[in-house]
Amino acid sequence: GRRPVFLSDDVVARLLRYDDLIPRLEAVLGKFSLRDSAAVVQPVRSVMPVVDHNGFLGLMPAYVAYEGILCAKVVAFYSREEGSSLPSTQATVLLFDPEFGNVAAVMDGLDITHKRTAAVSAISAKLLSPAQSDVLCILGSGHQALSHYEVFMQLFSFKEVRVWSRRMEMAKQFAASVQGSVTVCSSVKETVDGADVIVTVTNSSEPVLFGEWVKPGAHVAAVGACRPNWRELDDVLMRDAVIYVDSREAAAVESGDIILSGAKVFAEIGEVLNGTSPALREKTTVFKSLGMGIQDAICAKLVFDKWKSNQ
Ligand SMILES: NC(=O)C1=CN([C@@H]2O[C@H](COP(=O)(O)OP(=O)(O)OC[C@H]3O[C@@H](n4cnc5c(N)ncnc54)[C@H](O)[C@@H]3O)[C@@H](O)[C@H]2O)C=CC1
Ligand SMILES: O=C(O)C1=NCCCC1
Repeated sequence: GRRPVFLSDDVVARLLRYDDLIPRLEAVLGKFSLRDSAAVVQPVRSVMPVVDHNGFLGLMPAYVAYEGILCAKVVAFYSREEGSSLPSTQATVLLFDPEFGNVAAVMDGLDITHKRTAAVSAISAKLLSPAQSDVLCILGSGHQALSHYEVFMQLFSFKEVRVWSRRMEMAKQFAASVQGSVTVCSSVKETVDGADVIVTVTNSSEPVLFGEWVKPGAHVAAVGACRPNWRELDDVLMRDAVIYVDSREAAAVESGDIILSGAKVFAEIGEVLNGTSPALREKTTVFKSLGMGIQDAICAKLVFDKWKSNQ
């Protein structure tokens, strides 16, 4: 048997759990930040425009040598009209046998993308949010909003959760779809007023979150705006906050919030995990997330190993 298995999104979703994922993501982010190519190899993804359809196709290879994982995710992401029923992101993950180079498993990559992104934001909040964090805000109400809500509810004890979406009925739908209590707000300013942790998970290419509205000392996990000319955060926030990223190389070529504001990157989250850079949680902090192939690789191996052990 060299024939790859195919694992559909529902199978992946059943097997992938945040409590398994988070310690492994912390480990791989730390290893990545050591820039030890004997342990981890991960180039910045290559992204190709799909001009006719207002989208992009990204190729995200990674070799996590210390875990024996060879993996590549192919991810398509599109700017959709508000209210479009078409998905904005689609992803497929290929898990290879690193010795032979054959594909051992092909997995739907959507649940992996939702969960690992949210888990990494939660790791940033563990490290950088104010010691006493009572109010969580989520800007956007799509797939990432939901996975972020789930993992933040699992890991933290916020007293209040607020959500904003450009179309208020979408925010209401989001609030109705989750178990806990969520306050629906009608403006971003109102949503983030006095908030301790703010998650931005929109498809916007213009700033939605402005520094003048953000409480000093708050932590922002900024997940959207993954193109060099797209923004979610304004210049004031980028200037006033201490900026953390997942990968310095990726931030320098992909993050409009960093490139266009001229903000300086203070540290990678992996450097904080390694203890080589401090977690300045008393300051206003932004974690600019772009997503990394190593994160998908860790998920794919976890899922495949669990799937095999159930056979
Ligand atoms: N950093 C990372 O690792 C990853 C980042 N992403 C990015 O996260 C963002 C959210 O992804 P999903 O939740 O999967 O998308 P989605 O399509 O499920 O939800 C997008 C949300 O953005 C809102 N939105 C769209 N245009 C907007 C605008 N101009 N202003 C304000 N809100 C707007 C929509 O109403 C919706 O609530 C996207 O930008 C995506 O590319 C996605 C995967 C990984
Ligand atoms: O890391 C990912 O996966 C993605 N990042 C930004 C765009 C959508 C997918």
